[in-house]
Amino acid sequence: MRWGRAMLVYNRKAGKEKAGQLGEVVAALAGEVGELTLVQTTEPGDGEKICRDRGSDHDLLLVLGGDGTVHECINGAAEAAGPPEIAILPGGTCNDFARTLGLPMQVGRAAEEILAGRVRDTDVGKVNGRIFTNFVGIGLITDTSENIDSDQKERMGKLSYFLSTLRTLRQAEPFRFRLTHEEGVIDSEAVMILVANGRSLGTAKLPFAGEGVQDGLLDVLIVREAGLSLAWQVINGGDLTDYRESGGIIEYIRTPSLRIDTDEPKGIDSDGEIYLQTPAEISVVPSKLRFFYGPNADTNGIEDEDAGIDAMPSGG
Ligand SMILES: Nc1ncnc2c1ncn2[C@@H]1O[C@H](COP(=O)(O)OP(=O)(O)OP(=O)(O)O)[C@@H](O)[C@H]1O
Repeated sequence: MRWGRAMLVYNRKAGKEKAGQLGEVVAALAGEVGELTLVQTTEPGDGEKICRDRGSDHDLLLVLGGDGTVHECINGAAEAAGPPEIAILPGGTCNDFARTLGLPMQVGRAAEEILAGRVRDTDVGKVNGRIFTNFVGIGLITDTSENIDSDQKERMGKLSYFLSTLRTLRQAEPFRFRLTHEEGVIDSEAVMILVANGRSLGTAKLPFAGEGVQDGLLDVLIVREAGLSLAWQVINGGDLTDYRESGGIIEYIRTPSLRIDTDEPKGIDSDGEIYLQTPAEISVVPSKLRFFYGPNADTNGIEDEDAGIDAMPSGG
């Protein structure tokens, strides 16, 4: 028996409910878990309470849901005294953090990967005292998350993020900011600032190299102007040399901590959830929690077949 007590936190409202997922998880773990407790979330915020109060009673925590559920559960688990090892099971729509961990996108297959035992110390980010696993965004990206129509998300899944982004691009207003990082201060205007810990956003692979969630650094993109093809590159990955040659439209820095001030308070998107406002104090918390990784973890965390959307226009 590898784990004495495991807890599976399940958000059945995440993603499109797929019959048989729970059975697949139990079948995968049956030989290795002594006691498995299933706890369903009943409302937003529930995952955080469950993981904070009960996380340390278990040596394995499984989170079956999407990025919003992961965000809640990780905020709870990070506060538990002696947090358990954590396995993400991609039951949501985008599942960006599961992609960063290189997990297969089928819940049953992701559960099987736990048995391979690729468990590693993993960085998380902190913004104004709250944990994020994947990203923090200000500007365009918050408009994007707010504009997602849930029916559309349900019907179209991962395409919805992109369509929604393209819609908000036409109305992107620049805002003034002051970004203070370990090596300097940037005082300027932007349409979007994106601070990434993970490597996937709206199912698309982010273009940063390095160890991602194990390098003790955050990747920061400052996008000064919106434009269809440029934004498409930012969101759909690409080569960062493009950005260095973008004539200052995009600036890229890596830093363990930063502060962002804006003239007016602006919404902060953390892992797709918008409940904080600027000023933003952001830092990486190196090796904070232990997560299970999938077989694609070393190819920058993304399964090629799931990495992007070939059919989208390149814009112009
Ligand atoms: N029982 C519940 N009823 C309604 N909402 C819930 C319940 N449990 C959790 N939630 C909320 O559901 C929201 C959406 O879940 P989640 O983000 O995990 O799925 P998703 O949006 O399909 O996936 P992704 O974020 O990966 O695209 C979360 O913000 C969470 O707070």
